[in-house]
Amino acid sequence: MCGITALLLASADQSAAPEINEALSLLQHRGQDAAGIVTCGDKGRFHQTKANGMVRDVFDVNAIARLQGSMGVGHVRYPTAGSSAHSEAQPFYVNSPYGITFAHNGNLINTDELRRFLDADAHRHINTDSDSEVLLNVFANNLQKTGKFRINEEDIFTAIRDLMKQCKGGYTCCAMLAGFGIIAFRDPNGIRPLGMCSRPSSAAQCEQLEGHGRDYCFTSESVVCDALGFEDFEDIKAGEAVIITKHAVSRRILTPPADSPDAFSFSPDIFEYVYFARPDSVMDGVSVYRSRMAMGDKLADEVRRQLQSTGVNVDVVIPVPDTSRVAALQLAQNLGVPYREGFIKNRYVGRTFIMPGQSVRRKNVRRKLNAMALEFNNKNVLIVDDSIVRGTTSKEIIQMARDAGAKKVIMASCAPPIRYSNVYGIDMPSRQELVAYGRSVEQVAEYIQADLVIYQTLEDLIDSVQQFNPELKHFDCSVFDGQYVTGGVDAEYIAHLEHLRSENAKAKKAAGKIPVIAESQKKLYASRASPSASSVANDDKHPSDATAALLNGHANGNRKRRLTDEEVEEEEKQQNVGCSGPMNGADDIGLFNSWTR
Ligand SMILES: O=P(O)(O)OC[C@H]1O[C@H](OP(=O)(O)OP(=O)(O)O)[C@H](O)[C@@H]1O
Ligand SMILES: NC(=O)CC[C@H](N)C(=O)O
Repeated sequence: MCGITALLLASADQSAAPEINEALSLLQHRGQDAAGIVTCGDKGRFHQTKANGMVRDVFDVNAIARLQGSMGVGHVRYPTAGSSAHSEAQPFYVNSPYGITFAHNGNLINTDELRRFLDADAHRHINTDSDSEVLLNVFANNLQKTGKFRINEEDIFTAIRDLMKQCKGGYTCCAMLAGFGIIAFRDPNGIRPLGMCSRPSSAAQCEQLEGHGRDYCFTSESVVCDALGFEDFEDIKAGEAVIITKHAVSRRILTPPADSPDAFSFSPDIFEYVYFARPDSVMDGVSVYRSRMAMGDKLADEVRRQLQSTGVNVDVVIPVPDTSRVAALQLAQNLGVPYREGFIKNRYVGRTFIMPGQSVRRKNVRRKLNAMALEFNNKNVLIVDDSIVRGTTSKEIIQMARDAGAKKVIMASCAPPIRYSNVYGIDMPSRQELVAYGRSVEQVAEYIQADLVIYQTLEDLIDSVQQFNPELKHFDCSVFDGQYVTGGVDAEYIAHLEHLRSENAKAKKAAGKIPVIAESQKKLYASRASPSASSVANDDKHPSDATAALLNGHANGNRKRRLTDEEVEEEEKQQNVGCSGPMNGADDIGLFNSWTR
């Protein structure tokens, strides 16, 4: 689940990059793999910085200063297609028919078909395995069809309408057209979230501003609006596109009307409320915090029922920080059982679920959480989590609870069993990875070594969200019920995804254990690392200390392990010439992610 944002400031004298950087750090929980910003400065020139790593690692004061211009696009990435390679960090760029940069949250399900079309019919070169690069090129190709030297809003709406007919899956996108403005659109089912907000320009008192005189922001979550002093947050509707220039705001729903037989059902992903979104965000009219409280209330009823029928009593309710806290507190209050923060979280370790690779995720659960023996010893504990996906977290923490002296460990999940692949922007393409796939609830309990596992029902989960906005008639609940709102996801497609996943895993394994750096590559990296090689035209970030340490043979165990686990960097050295367009040719070397340091 990536985070996307775009900003257009009314005053050409103000710089967008500092606030885009701030917005990305507010969206960091949506993607920890890579971050990027592209701004548009004088003469319509783009400036970019993007690399693997957390926002704080990718952007420093100098990088932000180099990102000139009063509008820009930003992205934090959690990969679902392609690899974790830094060449797939976003925003992407194409230089034809116009300068376009593009940030995407979601996942396409007909990427192969689109890729063939772009190659054979549109003659556009796609340089990575990212579905987002494909999406950008479909957009660019549709704009090219106008054949115009300069386009207008109508042309852009037409291009996006066509794109919505061609592209299937979950997608919200922010784009920027050089010298023109920013654009956002949301897929016809509204699976992924996106909103917009505005504020009067702070430059309005001292300058005579042309146009509307307001600053505009697109963002995956409303928390950005609150924190950056914007107002009037509004969700972009399913199938809607919004174009903002210095002079005008134009909006258009591009899909067939609700009463037409071809209408799409508006089906936001319910997993945003369960796990992905920040609790202080409001999505499609529903406070994520309130929905999680309701999940706790509903789960309390289910827990009470199951405890009664099994004759087990619990002494304490303990959340798995962070996401489950809100629901767990509510659940404890409902049951009249003490709530204790038995697991303390290391605040410097990121979200484990969105880390790439199972071994990294497993190690980081232990790094992230520590059990306080006092709260577990000699007690029947009810541990509450927002979801049990691969079972990585539950298995580790149940063992920790037992090591800390718990008598009985009962695990409760605010979400129902996850038994189906996600194809719309969460990295769970393969059912075999899911602990509840092919297992009964009792077998899950046995696998994660719990005395009892209690799941929320799907009906209760839906009700927890829907009660706050009855206009939300449908949700994408595919990971729970295997119903895919876009159609086009059948057994054959899932088998194809699973095959790809296992081929990727094999390829990674075969890529070797020790990272080998050719002499020519060492020279290349060394020259890029030297301050004199600083490429201002490209505005790319330069290799980190971690890179230098690796080159000098000083890489610590973790860094080596990261390289071995992911094998991304080796792939980079073999093949990377960046993504579409010339801007990426000398891109940064994203050799590390911050949680491995
Ligand atoms: O069954 P699993 O595959 O382990 O996935 C589920 C776990 O992953 C998430 O934690 P995460 O550390 O990502 O985020 P959080 O700190 O925001 O709760 C989630 O909150 C669950 O604890
Ligand atoms: N989680 C996402 O939104 C991922 C976006 C895109 N599919 C990628 O892999 O980069």
